Amino acid sequence: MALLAGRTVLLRAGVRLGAEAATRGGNGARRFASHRVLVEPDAAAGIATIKLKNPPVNSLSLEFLTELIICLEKLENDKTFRGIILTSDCPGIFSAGLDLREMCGKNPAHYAEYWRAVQEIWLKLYLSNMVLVAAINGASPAGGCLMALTCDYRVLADNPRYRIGLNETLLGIIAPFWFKDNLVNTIGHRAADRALQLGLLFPPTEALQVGMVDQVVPEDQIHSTALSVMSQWLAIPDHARQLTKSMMRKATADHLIKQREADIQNFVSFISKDSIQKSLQVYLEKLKQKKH
Ligand SMILES: CCCCCC/C=C/CC(=O)SCCNC(=O)CCNC(=O)[C@H](O)C(C)(C)COP(=O)(O)OP(=O)(O)OC[C@H]1O[C@@H](n2cnc3c(N)ncnc32)[C@H](O)[C@@H]1OP(=O)(O)O
Repeated sequence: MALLAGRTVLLRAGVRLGAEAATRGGNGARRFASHRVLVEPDAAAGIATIKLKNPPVNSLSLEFLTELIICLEKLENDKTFRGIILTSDCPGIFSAGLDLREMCGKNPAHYAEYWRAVQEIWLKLYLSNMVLVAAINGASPAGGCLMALTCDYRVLADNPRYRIGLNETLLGIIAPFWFKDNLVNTIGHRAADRALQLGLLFPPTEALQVGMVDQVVPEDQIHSTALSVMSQWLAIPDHARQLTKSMMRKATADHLIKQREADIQNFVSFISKDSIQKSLQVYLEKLKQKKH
């Protein structure tokens, strides 16, 4: 995948991205943004804040995932940055998870391309050399929760509507083994067993209790808390922290890396089943009707 600043790029995945905008931030640092991924760099501190902006609910469409992957690659390769704060620009929503429309009524080639992008974003985030702090400022079901789980530290805003969890079973689908592995590594086997089977979405107090998040803070303190956590983590020498992170995460990532193609085939055959398509359509319809 190539990124040509200021031009439209055609990606291997076949997704056309608009021109990248570059402006100067308040501290003189270069601020860059794709359509849906805003990056606010603080070069002096070595921190970039990524704001997800795919309204209304930051659902992870193929295009959105592709923009995010490119953005992470850029930051990972830029020695200026040692830490990322991952947050949302959509009020009240961190991310609604995978875009259900990418998994409904499409062909097997599309499902395969989509799932490869989902795997890729997980691997990029989970194996990042940088410190990743999730500032979860909204609801965070399923794939939204997964993105947060890849981070080194999670701060959740204290609002009972901001529930977080892997609720796949409620949709009649099954969290793949690498979602499960990431959850088990975070909250332990027994809590993950219960949470996954019941598709639990935890409000802040329970999310903290079970260990899904590390801290719950008033909403107006979420960014300052993320910054202060980041400075603690950045005080550790990079090489020592990075090698330790890799030691802790490599086996889990390798589990997927070794069977990426089989995992894609499994997803495509599962999601193509008539019964699964029907469940997803019913779920989407329910979401749409909720307002009326
Ligand atoms: C072996 C293979 C196994 C397969 C594994 C696949 C794993 C999947 C993981 C996933 O991530 S699946 C997605 C799961 N996500 C959810 O269940 C969240 C669903 N959404 C919500 O609960 C709510 O939308 C919200 C996030 C709590 C926000 O609520 P709010 O009231 O603010 O907004 P809504 O009115 O509900 O939604 C606005 C608008 O967005 C559409 N929408 C919501 N979520 C999604 C989504 N995930 N994908 C696509 N579209 C979504 C919703 O339908 C509304 O659309 P309109 O009616 O405005 O057209």
